[in-house]
Amino acid sequence: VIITRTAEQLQAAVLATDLAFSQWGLVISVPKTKVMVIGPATADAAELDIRCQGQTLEAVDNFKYLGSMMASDASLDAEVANRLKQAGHAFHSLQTAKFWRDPRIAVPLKLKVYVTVVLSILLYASRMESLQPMSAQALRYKKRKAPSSLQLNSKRSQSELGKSQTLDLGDGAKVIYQPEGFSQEECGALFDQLQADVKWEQREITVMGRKVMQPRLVAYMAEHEQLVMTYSRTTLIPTPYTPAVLAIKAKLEELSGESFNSCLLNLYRSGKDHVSWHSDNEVLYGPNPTVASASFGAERHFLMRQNADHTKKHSFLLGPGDLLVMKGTTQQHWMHSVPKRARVEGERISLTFRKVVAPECGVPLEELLTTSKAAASEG
Ligand SMILES: O=C(O)CCC(=O)C(=O)O
Ligand SMILES: [Fe+2]
Repeated sequence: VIITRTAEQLQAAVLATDLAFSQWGLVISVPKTKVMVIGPATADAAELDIRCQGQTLEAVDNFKYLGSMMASDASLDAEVANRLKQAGHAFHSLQTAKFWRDPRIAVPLKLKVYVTVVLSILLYASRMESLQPMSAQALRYKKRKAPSSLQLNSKRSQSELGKSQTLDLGDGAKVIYQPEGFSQEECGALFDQLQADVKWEQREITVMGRKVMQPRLVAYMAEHEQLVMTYSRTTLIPTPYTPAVLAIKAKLEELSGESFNSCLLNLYRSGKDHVSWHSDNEVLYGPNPTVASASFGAERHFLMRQNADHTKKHSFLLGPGDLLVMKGTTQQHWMHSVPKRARVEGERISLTFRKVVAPECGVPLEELLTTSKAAASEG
């Protein structure tokens, strides 16, 4: 590519290049060589008469260079549209081959293939800051349909991902915190899958005798449907784990060294959504339950305070891929919350994994189904 500021400079450079090439026995292919004016044009490309080997070079508005579309108005719209199309083809060809749905293929492998095959096409050599707002918008829109995102411009390799640290809160209460347990690519893909595949609901709960709508959306998944969970007089019947949730569960089991059989998911639609001070000390988890969480999407503060002394506090700013495990006596001695943040506009999704050890302490599923059937026939 020869880039110059004026037509005269371009003509001179073309001639010089042609001359230098010919000394090596190389010939510039005139039909394959194009001229393009880029940026706020003071000259019309069609009026330019740039010559090479006695012939006028063709002037164009778009040019595909190393697979990337260059446009004469310097916008990336054509390139973004082209990328979306190609990444879409890649995604759908695997869909047609039933790759995404094949239960024999492990989820982490599917994610790797997704990152390698689909994202690499979408994001090849892309940098967020070089995009016009409209193009960035188009890519973000795509992100909702097939998992992808421009935040996915991986800044760190797997080996550079956050190291975990353990915080001793005293009295047998411990917190493990691992920033960026998932890479940015993985976070983008997981966030999209969680947004799309999970049946998010806003539930009515009873707080101090008053019925209120929960200030966030929730969903509940578990190993089997008997693991019903009841809290604040709302009952959640579990649905099966989705692939994304299973992948996150595996990561948190590795970090905590424990196994979980259920997951409560939260979707904070904006900074207005929150969770008030509470501890996850339901009887069905038994004494000293471990609660392990993963965060995706917008950054939010996760606060902890000691029951006996509210001035004893900890604060974690949880961003995409951050993992946090509360263990030991934490639920006995500490409360936690995700407070409102007026300025946060983005959505955040958190998954909190737990182990139900005493399902009999929850409401048995049969009872629940008969009550709801009875209620339905009465109404
Ligand atoms: O969103 C979070 O990180 C915390 C949610 C939480 O405390 C809960 O679901 O019990
Ligand atoms: Fe909690």
